[in-house]
Amino acid sequence: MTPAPDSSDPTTPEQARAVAIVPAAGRGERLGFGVPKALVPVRGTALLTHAVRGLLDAGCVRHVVVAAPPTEVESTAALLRAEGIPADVVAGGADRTESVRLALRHATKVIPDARVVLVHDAARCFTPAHVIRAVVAAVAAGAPAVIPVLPVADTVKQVDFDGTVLATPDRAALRVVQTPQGFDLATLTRAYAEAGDSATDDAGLVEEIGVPVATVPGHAYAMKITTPFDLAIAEFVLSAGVAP
Ligand SMILES: Nc1ccn([C@@H]2O[C@H](COP(=O)(O)OP(=O)(O)OP(=O)(O)O)[C@@H](O)[C@H]2O)c(=O)n1
Ligand SMILES: C[C@](O)(CO)[C@H](O)COP(=O)(O)O
Repeated sequence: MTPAPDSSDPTTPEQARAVAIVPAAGRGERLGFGVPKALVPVRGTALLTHAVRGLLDAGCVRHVVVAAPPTEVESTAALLRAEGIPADVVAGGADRTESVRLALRHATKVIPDARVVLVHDAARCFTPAHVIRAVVAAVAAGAPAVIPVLPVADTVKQVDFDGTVLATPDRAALRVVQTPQGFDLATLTRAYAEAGDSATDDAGLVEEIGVPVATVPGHAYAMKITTPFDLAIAEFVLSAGVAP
């Protein structure tokens, strides 16, 4: 028997589809190509294009806002237009947090009734659709914040500033964190308004305001392309036809 719809839930299916923010304003210094990393191609297509297409193809994203380097807003919009990819492009900021803040401000203006917001690195452009869908589904089901994670394979040491080992944390309790990270829009907006200035991920700001963050399984293909070695792996994954 099909359960009766919960009439106390004001979320329409359209509201439950996510708005995605894609911070893509980084300089890619560790990659070292001399151009913004999001515009670097993998097999002829920019990382950003792969990333936005992946979000839209997952079928649970209704609007995308990209934060581009301030000098590349027009060229980034033109790139996505030429690929037939619908997305708003805004100028990013000095660090990732600031880029997300600016894109979030735009998203709340253009889609004020959105309930779920994703924040996804352009640099994690081969994240499988099932990971994106799992994050959106968990937020739509009521979790205020959800992040994809992987277990840690290596032993991890905490070190002093001079490199001396201080401790060996139990790796069973550690996770590597990926994107997209998903949030109830009201929660992320409050975190950006109330938490400290910066964090290395968006969930970090949500943790600061005392809201619980849930996890779902991530995937190796959601790796962040940071160095030339990572780019070579991404090329291989795509050329071998094993990318999702
Ligand atoms: N001012 C910034 C810095 C980073 N990012 C984005 O945040 C994501 C994760 O950052 P990272 O992989 O570290 O990219 P870069 O900052 O470009 O790398 P680097 O530190 O090597 O310059 C990327 O999609 C990047 O474009 C951003 O939108 N705005
Ligand atoms: C958000 C992130 O990708 C989660 O792992 C990561 O923290 C970004 O860090 P970066 O130093 O800005 O690449």
